[in-house]
Amino acid sequence: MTKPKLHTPRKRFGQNFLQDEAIIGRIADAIHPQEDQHLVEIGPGQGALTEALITSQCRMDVVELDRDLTAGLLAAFSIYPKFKLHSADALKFDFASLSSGDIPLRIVGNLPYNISTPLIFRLLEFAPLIQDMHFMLQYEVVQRLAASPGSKLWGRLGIMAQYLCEVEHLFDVPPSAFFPPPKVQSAIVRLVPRQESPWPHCDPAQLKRVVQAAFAQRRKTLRNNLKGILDSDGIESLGLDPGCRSETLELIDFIHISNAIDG
Ligand SMILES: C[S@@+](CC[C@H](N)C(=O)[O-])C[C@H]1O[C@@H](n2cnc3c(N)ncnc32)[C@H](O)[C@@H]1O
Repeated sequence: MTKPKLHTPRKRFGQNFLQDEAIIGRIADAIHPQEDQHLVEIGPGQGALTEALITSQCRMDVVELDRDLTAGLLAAFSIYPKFKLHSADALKFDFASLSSGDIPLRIVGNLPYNISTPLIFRLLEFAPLIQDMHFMLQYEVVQRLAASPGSKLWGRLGIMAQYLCEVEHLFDVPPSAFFPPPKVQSAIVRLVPRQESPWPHCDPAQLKRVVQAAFAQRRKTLRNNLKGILDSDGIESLGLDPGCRSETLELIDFIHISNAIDG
């Protein structure tokens, strides 16, 4: 295991640094970077994951918010000609600016847990430019991403992620793999944007609005949550029960609702 270095981890930046070499190796194996690929790491921190990936000689852009980590990252990785550090907030970062035409982006990161959900929603906006994404996340967020209809965890995040990507829960990571250890269990997830969608066409922005409304109050019926968007007759015409709860609906049902509103 690598020893924690001198930087004092900052809670407000969600800094839990990976220190378990075996876990770092498993993540790198799952990503398996190649020299002709373009990786983008969010939150490189002290470079634990960066180091395991960049030795493949891939192009590697890293986006780090904490400027106190800049000097250490540059000292460690400037020797790699295809390494570039962006001192920026990943929530506002224009990932399209990194895209160079035919080489899709491979996004990776042990994400700061306090912003992981908005960050994933933001990255989903860039899905057409992305080959795949591998993230370390709070275990529950991975469960949400991979959730199935009928589950309490089925909602906005899982529906939008599964509409745009194939989602695979790879493996779990205990708190002891980090310094300092987080209070929660973690897991690694792989998201692969769909080249050919198995779903009927729909506008993702409209789908997102529908799902947001449908889950606004979980205990309410679909009819109540969709008030002002689609009335009971409209819901019934899609073969759905207006008295049901949104968590019982399949992804395809939300697509039909979205398209009914479009029409
Ligand atoms: C959980 S740590 C992971 C650090 C390192 N990758 C590791 O595995 O040891 C999260 C990292 O994201 C950085 N970070 C936090 N908020 C960020 C943001 N909005 N944009 C970019 N980086 C951010 C933190 O400073 C920290 O380095």
